[in-house]
Amino acid sequence: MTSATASSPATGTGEESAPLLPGRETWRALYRHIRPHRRVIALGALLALIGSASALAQPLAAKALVDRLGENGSITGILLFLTALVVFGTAVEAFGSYLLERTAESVVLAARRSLIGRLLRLRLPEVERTQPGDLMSRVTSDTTLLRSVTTQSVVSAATGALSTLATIVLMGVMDAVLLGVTLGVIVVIGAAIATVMPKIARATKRSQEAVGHISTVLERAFGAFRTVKASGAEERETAVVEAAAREAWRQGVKTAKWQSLAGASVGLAVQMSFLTVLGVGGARVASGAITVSTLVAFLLLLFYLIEPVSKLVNAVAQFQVGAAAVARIAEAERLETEEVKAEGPETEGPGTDGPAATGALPTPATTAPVAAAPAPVAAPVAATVAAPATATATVAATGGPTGPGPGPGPSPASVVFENVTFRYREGLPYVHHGVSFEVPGPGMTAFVGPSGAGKTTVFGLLERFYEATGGRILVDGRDVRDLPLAELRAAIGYVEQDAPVLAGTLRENLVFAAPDSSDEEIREVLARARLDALVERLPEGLHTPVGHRGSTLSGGERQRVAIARALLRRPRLLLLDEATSQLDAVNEMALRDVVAEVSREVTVLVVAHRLSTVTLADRIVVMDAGRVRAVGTHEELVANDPLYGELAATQFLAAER
Ligand SMILES: Nc1ncnc2c1ncn2[C@@H]1O[C@H](COP(=O)(O)OP(=O)(O)OP(=O)(O)O)[C@@H](O)[C@H]1O
Repeated sequence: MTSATASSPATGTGEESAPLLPGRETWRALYRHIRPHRRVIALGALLALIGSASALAQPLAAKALVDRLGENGSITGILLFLTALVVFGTAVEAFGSYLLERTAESVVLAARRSLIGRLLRLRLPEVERTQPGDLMSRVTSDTTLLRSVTTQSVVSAATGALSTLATIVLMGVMDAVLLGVTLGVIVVIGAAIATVMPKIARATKRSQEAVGHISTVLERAFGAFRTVKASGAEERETAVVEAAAREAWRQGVKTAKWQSLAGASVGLAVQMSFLTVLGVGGARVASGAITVSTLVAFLLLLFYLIEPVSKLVNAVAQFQVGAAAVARIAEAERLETEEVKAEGPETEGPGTDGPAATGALPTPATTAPVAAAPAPVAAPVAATVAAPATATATVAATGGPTGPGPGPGPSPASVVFENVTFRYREGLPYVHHGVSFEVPGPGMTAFVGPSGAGKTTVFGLLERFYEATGGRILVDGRDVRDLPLAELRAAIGYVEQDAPVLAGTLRENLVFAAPDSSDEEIREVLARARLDALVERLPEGLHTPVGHRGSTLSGGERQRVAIARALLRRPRLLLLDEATSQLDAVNEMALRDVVAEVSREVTVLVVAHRLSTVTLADRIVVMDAGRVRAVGTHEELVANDPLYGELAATQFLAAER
């Protein structure tokens, strides 16, 4: 988000623009889009040719008709034939053009599907490097630029080249010298056109970047709409969007300028050739080298050349526009994605669900009892504090505990961090400097520590949103890197600190992580999360839309929806990033009871900001500056760890250092 603010309103695009692909790569990238449709495109081209051929036959038929009239013969037959020819020609052309337009839409759809299939699988660090609004504009706007380049201009280029070649051959047959003169002039002006072409690609790319920037700024503004208003930033944000829109206009006008210049140059080339041929041809007629009729025929051919050459030049200009689009699409395609399911077709429609969404909870092949887990490298202070809750450790081994929802649930997960080091990106400081702790399941483990200590990062690493730089993270004794992502995440319920709620109905939000939940399960979870009263109050109950990012819900309600959503997933490991101040006292107490209850059967990790949560925990991990400085119960830590004592004294609130 912040980098968008840094972008310059003057240019409209703050991000540095990646270069266009080299010509051959552009062609290859374009061809990749065309390849699956090459037969249909060839058929479209053939139909276009047949259409033009039948149009050419019309004057011949008309001539026959006039001749027949002169001979006083019957014209009915020819009239019928002429009518049939017109209808046939038009129908063939219309069908050919429909085929091409349809294929063009298919090319756009395929490009969009392939991008969409990647975007939601992008790795988190990649998304953090980019602007979501700009990525969206690549899916919506850039792909549309592929529409004409991949079909119409390919056909134009092919038919234009064919006709040009045929005309040139004919010209050569008539007089090689005049052809040489013509080609000389055309080459000079063609070279001028060639220098203009890359400018079209550059201007188009800048224009598309500006369009991307419009989406970025709007996305940013709508994402924090209240803040924008409260900060009185409407005008400033509008100015930034307007600047980007103006930049898109400026670049669009530039493209138009270069395109019309190229188009006009075709006419100029022919006119100049005409004059030159007239001069040279006149001299050749005078010297007797060629006849007058040859010169006239040559000049006619020269004018005939305008159309196919224009087609060619337009096709090349379109290719430049396509080059800008494929460069931006290729940039998005280069972003790293998470591993895709082995059996997965790229995208099989909007409803494709990962195994995580099937509602079936994966049970680990072996539920490693904590005792069997490798001994962690203890942090210096942690070693001095007795690890509590060893009694609960055996629960994991007994098997058969029930999940938070109805029916039997799978066993709780165990978590081990072994000397984990981590930084968000190369060049950034380390956030974890060898974090080690061991959490047997079930039970509640609270993470406390000053702001920025690296607590939330523990959750990000467990979900494998990021890969640890060093050390090992084990879930159920297995390295998370060896677990299929979908399996790992299916076992985890995650409640983020800002409890995101998505646009849609309340029900859609609740079942987001477990789409197959039954009404009974939903009802039960609603009651546990103290949301039943809210549902009764809402006009359409569970089917009430909650607005963009759940803006029609209160902060506390959003928090409870997020918790209910995580519980419906029936996780074996619940990650709860406690909000600092969202819930009122009554709801807070109620939810604390729910979490405590859940933690009897499930491994619960809480980034805790409230003393009341911490006192319920079976064990507390105290983090400071990317290290675990102590592990213990509340009483043990109050007695042994000064930082904890200090935090506890301030109720953990405002724990800034
Ligand atoms: N996506 C990210 N990219 C780069 N740096 C990050 C990112 N997320 C967090 N950080 C940095 O990593 C450090 C640890 O962040 P983390 O969110 O784990 O802290 P925390 O202990 O949970 O803090 P808090 O109690 O305030 O939520 C912070 O200095 C933060 O600025």
